[in-house]
Amino acid sequence: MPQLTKLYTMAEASDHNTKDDCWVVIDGKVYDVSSYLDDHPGGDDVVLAATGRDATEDFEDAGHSKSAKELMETFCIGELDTSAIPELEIISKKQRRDYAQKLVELTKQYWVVPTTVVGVSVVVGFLYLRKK
Ligand code: HEM
Repeated sequence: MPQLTKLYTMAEASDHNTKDDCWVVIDGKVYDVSSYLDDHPGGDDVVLAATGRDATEDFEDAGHSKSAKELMETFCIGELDTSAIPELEIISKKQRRDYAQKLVELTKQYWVVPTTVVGVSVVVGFLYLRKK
């Protein structure tokens, strides 16, 4: 039977950032290390500081042994849902377009107002001079 992998977004993983409830994201996988924090040879503070973001670089920089990596797999609870990331990019690109559109509209507005004022002044001035 195929094994279904549970997917978590980075936002979901970020919610688990305390001593009693601690998840880390390493190399696209999500690990619940809550039960291991007290036993971690590097201390609990370094692991807690690595929550809420991709901790792959920190984990690699610590130079973990093969046995540490094997132990790590026993804490794996799922994988990072990367489909949420491009979606965020699409939204931000759309938002950027919206801001550009608003800027164009504002520029148009600010052109229309002074141009109208100047136009009306010219017409009034012209009529006034003709009357004289
Ligand atoms: C599932 C997650 C983790 C497991 C199972 C784990 C396990 C271990 C183990 C067994 C060691 C002893 C040395 C070794 O055998 O390599 C160690 C050391 C260390 N770990 Fe982790 N670790 C994890 C996550 C992290 C994270 C996210 C950091 C973040 C920076 C980190 C930082 C360190 C450091 C700095 C040491 C070195 C301690 C020293 O040499 O004094 N570990 N870890």
